[in-house]
Amino acid sequence: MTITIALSKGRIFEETVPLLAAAGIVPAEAPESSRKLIIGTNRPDVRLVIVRASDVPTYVQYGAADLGIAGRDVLIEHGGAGLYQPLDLNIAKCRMMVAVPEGFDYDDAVRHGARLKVATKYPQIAREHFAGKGVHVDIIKLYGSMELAPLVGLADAIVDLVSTGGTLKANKLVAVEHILDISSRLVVNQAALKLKYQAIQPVLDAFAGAVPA
Ligand SMILES: Nc1ncnc2c1ncn2[C@@H]1O[C@H](COP(=O)(O)OP(=O)(O)OP(=O)(O)O)[C@@H](O)[C@H]1O
Ligand SMILES: O=P(O)(O)OC[C@H]1O[C@H](OP(=O)(O)OP(=O)(O)O)[C@H](O)[C@@H]1O
Repeated sequence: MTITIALSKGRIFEETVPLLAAAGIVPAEAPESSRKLIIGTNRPDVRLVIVRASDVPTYVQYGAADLGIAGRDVLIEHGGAGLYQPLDLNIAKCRMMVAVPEGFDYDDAVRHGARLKVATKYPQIAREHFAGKGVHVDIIKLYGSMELAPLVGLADAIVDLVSTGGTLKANKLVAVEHILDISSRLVVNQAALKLKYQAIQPVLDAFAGAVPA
């Protein structure tokens, strides 16, 4: 019985390598240096598929992968249908924040009921956050480089991920609200968990035992 695990390149792959090792799984090659999208492992019954971070839940939802690792941000935007989410892996940690240009009086704009233009890759999270505060917003969907939007007049504010704060600082933006703490979670196809329980459960247990503090 083969287990297929969906991972994205970059930080999630790098931070998942030690978790895989705890389950006795060693990738045959690194996705950064290979153009292959299906990567074998030292275990003939385990393979990795390399997909965009935001596509991981979709592959697992439809059973094209049995397991996957995805950020809480991505999972909220996806909605989580068909996914069992047994474990917070405590990797790829960052914060979902509202940020504005230095000098922009955000509190004043909110207090006076201004209609804010908000650029983000995370419309679901942004919409819910501002609805909860009763702030009227126009959401502008972007796919990256959100920090640019307020600098060129596309938006008043952004909703984006912040880790070190270096990207905000480099673009003269400041964080004004913390929306959510983000980390990555293990997601499992609900049908696969039943049908392949004997193969999948030991991997889940090994991951659970190796979650970083
Ligand atoms: N600066 C960061 N520090 C720590 N974790 C982060 C950071 N930025 C993003 N993440 C987390 O890592 C996950 C993967 O991010 P990554 O940058 O690899 O993909 P992406 O570029 O956001 O996705 P896509 O390729 O679909 O556009 C995100 O969903 C988020 O949970
Ligand atoms: O606070 P910092 O440590 O500067 O990290 C924040 C940056 O990290 C993420 O981008 P990422 O590195 O994933 O780049 P990408 O969205 O272009 O892939 C996020 O979208 C921010 O731009």
